[in-house]
Amino acid sequence: MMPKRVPRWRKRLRKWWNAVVEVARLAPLGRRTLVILGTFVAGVLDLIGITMMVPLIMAATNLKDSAKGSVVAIRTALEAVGLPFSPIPILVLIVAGLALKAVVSIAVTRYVGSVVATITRDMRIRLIRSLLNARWSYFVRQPIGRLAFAIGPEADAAGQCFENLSGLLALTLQVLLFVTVAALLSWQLLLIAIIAAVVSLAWFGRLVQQGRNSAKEQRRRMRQRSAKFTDALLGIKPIRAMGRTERFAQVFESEARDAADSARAGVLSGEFAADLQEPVIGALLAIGLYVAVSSLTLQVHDVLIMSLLMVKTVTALLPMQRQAQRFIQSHDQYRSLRELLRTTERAKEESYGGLAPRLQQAIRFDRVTFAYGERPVLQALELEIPTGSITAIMGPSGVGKSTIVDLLLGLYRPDGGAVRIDGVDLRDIDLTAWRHGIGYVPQEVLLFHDTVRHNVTLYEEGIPDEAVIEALVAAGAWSFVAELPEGLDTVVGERGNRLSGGQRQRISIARALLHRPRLLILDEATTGLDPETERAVCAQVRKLCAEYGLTVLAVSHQPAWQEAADLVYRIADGEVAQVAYRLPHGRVGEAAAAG
Ligand SMILES: Nc1ncnc2c1ncn2[C@@H]1O[C@H](COP(=O)(O)OP(=O)(O)OP(=O)(O)O)[C@@H](O)[C@H]1O
Repeated sequence: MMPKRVPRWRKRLRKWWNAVVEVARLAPLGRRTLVILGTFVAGVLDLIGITMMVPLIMAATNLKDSAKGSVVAIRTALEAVGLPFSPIPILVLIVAGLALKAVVSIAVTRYVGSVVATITRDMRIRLIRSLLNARWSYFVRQPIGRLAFAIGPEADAAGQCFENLSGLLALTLQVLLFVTVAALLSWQLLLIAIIAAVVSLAWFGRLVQQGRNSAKEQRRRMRQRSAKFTDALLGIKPIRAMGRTERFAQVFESEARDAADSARAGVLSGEFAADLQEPVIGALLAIGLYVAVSSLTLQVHDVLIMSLLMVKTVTALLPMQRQAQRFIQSHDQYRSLRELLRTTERAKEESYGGLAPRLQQAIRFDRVTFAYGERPVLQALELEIPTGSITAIMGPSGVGKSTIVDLLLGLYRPDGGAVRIDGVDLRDIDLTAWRHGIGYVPQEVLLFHDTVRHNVTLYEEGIPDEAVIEALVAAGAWSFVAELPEGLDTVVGERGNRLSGGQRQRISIARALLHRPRLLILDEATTGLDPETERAVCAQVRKLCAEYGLTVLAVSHQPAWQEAADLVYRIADGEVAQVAYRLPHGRVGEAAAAG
């Protein structure tokens, strides 16, 4: 049997409905109900305000044609509470109704505002947490600008889609209430109103869709641009140093022009549709009203109410459509963020075992094989890092030295073989506890735009200044920090740019030493230091090895580390090619790698 084709309008309707349900569910059921209820009450109060206008005119002009419909109901209600059917009590009621409506509307707006803030905050927290817990291989593939865009404007938009939906709901309820009352007065008019709505939807739907598509495209480009721009700003120094700023400016300029063009086109098509809609619907309803008045027997006050309702309905339709457009646009942004969240949460780092890490003997790479996708890097690598000593790893660029470090940090898992800590596979060890015992200094140091203290403590509270200074002394950094105008409280500038490269590295080493790690990993960490400072850092690290059994793994080409190391591995073609070791009497022995 042929599968039944679903008509386009049904597909669209379903899409709309799904978006509405999805966004409504962002708030808990209780909050949702309150928002709907408040909106409904405000709508009813608004309606009462309008219908009271007619009795007001009746009472003020002493019109006798008031024996039917809404007027009778209001007169009876007034008389029931002992008030005369005269302008003053009616005016008081109108003002009271308006005031009550304002109170309810303000309460709903405030409530929606707090729901929006909560949604945005929760999305942000979820995204940040999931990014921090994501697999390293996933994280390094994400452009920083894209993530910044998601945590910033996209999270805001995600919250706004709830706000837009509530606005849309308020307007829709208002229109529905007006139409219902109009229908009670004359079903013929309701029929005309429905025809007007269908015609308008069909007529303007295409233009609105065009506007939406262009807005979608704009946002997609904005995400890309934001990612590109952030990356360019992060790497601006060589661009400026080599005089390539003009070329860069041109690229961004042409993108900015494209963006402006598509934004203009989007606004034009959307606004054109929206602006035309008001007179068209107005004309249709006016014809309907004319027919109702001329060919049906309607009371004067009913005609008055219907005219008022018509004006209110027509003026509500335009904001309703704008709100709907805003809702769909912010929903698109929400979807993009949700997609990122979903993939990031799916890319959660695999949980390791729960064994407490112990490092008393050695770390062993036991026939470790590793590839990035199809690209093999390590092949049955065998190496041992004894505790309480300095091990250096050397080798040509791209041979896999940083990969060895990443495997040791548990950022990647070996494809074959195992990394063993005192004989226990790292996969069976509690990874967070293992990392807590590591001091890590990367090749590229990026400091935070904050004080020296916070850069060393990484915002951990309750660390005494003495401990921070001790770590700075050990890293050979105290000499220059003490000279800074505000010492530990000196702000180091954006990414630490108020310090020299070597000074940044020393702060980064102090950060790694602060918690007295059991394993210190230095990945080309001292290349920016002058030979004298580097030797001083090596000597300090040696002292720490001797004093409290610190284990050190240094990836370095620097002679200072080769001299300081107890064991030097030279890596080539994914395996250990040569081992050099310090003999007890200080001389160096060498051996070709086994196997
Ligand atoms: N995330 C990654 N995805 C794909 N390939 C990668 C990734 N990281 C590194 N590589 C590749 O793996 C190989 C080893 O990289 P690695 O950074 O470990 O080398 P290295 O010896 O530390 O180099 P260098 O001395 O230049 O820092 C390189 O050829 C590199 O191109």
